Amino acid sequence: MKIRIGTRGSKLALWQANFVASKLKKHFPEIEIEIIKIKTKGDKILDVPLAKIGGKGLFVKEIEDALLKNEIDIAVHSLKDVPTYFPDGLGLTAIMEREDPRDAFLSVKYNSLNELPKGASVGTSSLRRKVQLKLKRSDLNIKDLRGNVDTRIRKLEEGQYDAIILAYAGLKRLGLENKVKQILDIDIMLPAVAQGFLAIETRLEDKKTNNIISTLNHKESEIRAKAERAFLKTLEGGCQVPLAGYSEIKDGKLYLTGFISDLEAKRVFKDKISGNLEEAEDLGINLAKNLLEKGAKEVLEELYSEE
Ligand SMILES: NCc1[nH]cc(CCC(=O)O)c1CC(=O)O
Repeated sequence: MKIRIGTRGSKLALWQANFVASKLKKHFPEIEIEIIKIKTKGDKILDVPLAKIGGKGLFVKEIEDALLKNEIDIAVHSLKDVPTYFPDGLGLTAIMEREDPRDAFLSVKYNSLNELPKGASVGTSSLRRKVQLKLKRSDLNIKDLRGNVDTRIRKLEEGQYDAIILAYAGLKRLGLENKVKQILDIDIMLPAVAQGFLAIETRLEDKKTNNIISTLNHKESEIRAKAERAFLKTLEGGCQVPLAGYSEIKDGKLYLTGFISDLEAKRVFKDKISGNLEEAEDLGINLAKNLLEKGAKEVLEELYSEE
């Protein structure tokens, strides 16, 4: 049997595809594996903040098309980039064990966010990171920054920014932890929904492949991803919204925190919910509804009407 893995061509995406390939080779040595690189819209448009390009699934659509056309058998994604709706016939067959979900602070000169001088420039294009930075340090000059991980670090080291914020998970996978000056606390920088999870998408009718791929599923991670993505789905959030959602399992219970704000970080809504693991999806839905009732509804309507 052969499994064709579809992936974006970035260093991080290839690392992730190879990571899945090595797990498969270890558990199923008889399987032949091929890695097929696919360029997505998100890889082609590099100079525009994602929030301005619009649309969902910028890093995913072309890979899903390849699955549907039977050009690949599985797609390895960062779950953070995967929309909550799937084309007919496709779905997630495995959520792998979560990597550290926190964001990382990188700087050449400064050791922490607090150490940055007044008015220092920080690079990020994520609205979620922008508003949470503003809440902590309203004096900072937050500037757009796009490109893959290497490009962003190069721009920092060239002196275009005093600091940048990146997902710690991606840096760890690429062996770039040594570039990190501070890992930001969940309390000040709530992670993106599903940050740190790898997910594997397949054709739902492909039982043979799915039997193999489902062995890579990590149950706790699946439950956490389910809660966070139900939260996201209820809010119909995309990159145009400063939105964060993060779950944890402690002593057999699921704890979920959600965050939504306007672009100015003036109307900020944050709330928590907890319950049993079996209720993961309902917890996500209910937390979203609570935030909407508190006033996030108006903020979302304004953000969507600006598109
Ligand atoms: N937005 C792009 C993206 N999608 C997934 C990761 C890596 C972390 C992960 O797997 O969640 C990154 C880079 C980043 O945000 O710094």
